[in-house]
Amino acid sequence: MFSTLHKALLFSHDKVACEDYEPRIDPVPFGAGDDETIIKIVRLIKNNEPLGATIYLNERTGCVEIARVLHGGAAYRSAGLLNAGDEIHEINGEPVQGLEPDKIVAMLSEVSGSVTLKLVPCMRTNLGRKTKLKVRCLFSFDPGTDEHIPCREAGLAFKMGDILEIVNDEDATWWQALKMEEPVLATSDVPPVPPARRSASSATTPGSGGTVTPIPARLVPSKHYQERINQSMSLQSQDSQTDKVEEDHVPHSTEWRLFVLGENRFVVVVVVVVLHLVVFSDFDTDEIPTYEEVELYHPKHPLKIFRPIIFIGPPGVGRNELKRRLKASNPQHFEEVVPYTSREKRPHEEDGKEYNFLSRDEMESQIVAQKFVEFGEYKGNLYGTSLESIKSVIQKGKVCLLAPHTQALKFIRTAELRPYIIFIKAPDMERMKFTRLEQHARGTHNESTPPFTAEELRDITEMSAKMEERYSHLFDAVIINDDLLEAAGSLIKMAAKIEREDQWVPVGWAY
Ligand SMILES: Nc1ncnc2c1ncn2[C@@H]1O[C@H](COP(=O)(O)OP(=O)(O)OP(=O)(O)O)[C@@H](O)[C@H]1O
Repeated sequence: MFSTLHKALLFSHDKVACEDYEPRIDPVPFGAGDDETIIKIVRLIKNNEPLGATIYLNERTGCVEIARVLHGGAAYRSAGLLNAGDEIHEINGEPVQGLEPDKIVAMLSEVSGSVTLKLVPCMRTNLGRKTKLKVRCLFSFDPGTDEHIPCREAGLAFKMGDILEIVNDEDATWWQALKMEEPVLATSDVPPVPPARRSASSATTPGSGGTVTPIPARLVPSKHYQERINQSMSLQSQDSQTDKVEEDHVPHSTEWRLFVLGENRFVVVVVVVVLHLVVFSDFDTDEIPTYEEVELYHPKHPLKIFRPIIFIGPPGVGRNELKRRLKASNPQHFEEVVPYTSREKRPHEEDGKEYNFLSRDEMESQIVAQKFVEFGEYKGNLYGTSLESIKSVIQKGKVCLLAPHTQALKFIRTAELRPYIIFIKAPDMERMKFTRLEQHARGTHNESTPPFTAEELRDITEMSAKMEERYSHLFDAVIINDDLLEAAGSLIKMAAKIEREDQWVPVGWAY
């Protein structure tokens, strides 16, 4: 049986439930003719969240327009109240026709409380192609130093190796993206393993008791645009470069022209939105290679197929030393690839143990048949590593260890092998001398090689820097081989994590 209190409660509930709390949109005014323009009036009330939109001056029409609505931001969540292509005609009753976007940004930031915008809405129906592309950045980008970005404040800074989620790739030159996690390319010895499937499009606000606030997407150069920038950079000596880049930005005015012609009716729509007026102004753009599409790889494979670990670095930096130490940490689990050679077998050697022995003719025909990921000649004999031997180690359920030449990466970095590539980096020259000279370290190609000279060590550090600059987009991790024990310890921990934690891999590599 209901008490009076219960009844009162239910009555109140029903009453509240019957009310309409949506923003009230006035009906089309009586007598609106077919030749009148649609006007939208949007009232914004400041809070602490950025608006998440950019504006620009359409030089053809002389109107300031909303250039972009950033995915996930306040304007985006206003469910269509502000759209890309909307023309801004008045701010708090003041006409803004012909004003520079900077001036409008200043007007908006001076306003306190609320502001009313009179807009001519964009009639475009297909607003913003959305995508969920995950990419690894193969270059670094800093909107603060980029002179062509349409809006610096809306730019997303990233480093080579960062993973981005591209949420809108509609624009030919600027995509909208969210950062997925910390850089994959670690410059320390910590493996850059991503957190398992964290959503990039939302985050828990500190102190908000667990409520989730969407993070607005930000602008990053599109793949196409970045490729053009790279081409321009390589043609820098030729004067045409600047013109090319400028050309890329002309689309702005033409792009929007299609959508502002509008329809011929007059409608006044009054809506109230709670938004903060950090409106970004528009400028225009520049920067290197681009993005690689990635997906999450979960290493727990039932058949125990492990990613091979590939050691890349300048000769003499310690790739083989570290490889040996990793193998020694668990000889049953790690296995080095047995190379092929055309040299004579020595009495103490066993075929298939130190080397696989082949005649020179056999080896040459296998090289021609592209069976080797790398090969070379030393003292008149051929040496090489075959793709089949790498695969046979993987199929045995062992972790294959290999320290090839960098050129071999193009044969090894495939969906079939799924290698985890570690760059063994030289420390600075002072540490290089301290660690190597004391240990009488020497190149291992020949036992009679004398210890490294200071000059050879300098060559190693210089080559290390050059390799890193040239190939770092291919590395999954970096280990600085300073103190040998520490470097080996980091490597062993890293190898364990590779088997345990999810990793970003090029798309098509995951099972
Ligand atoms: N961190 C280190 N501190 C001191 N000595 C080191 C360190 N790392 C490697 N070495 C020594 O440096 C020498 C060269 O190392 P290693 O043979 O592993 O180089 P590599 O990169 O494999 O080059 P290569 O292919 O020419 O052999 C060896 O004597 C090795 O013991």
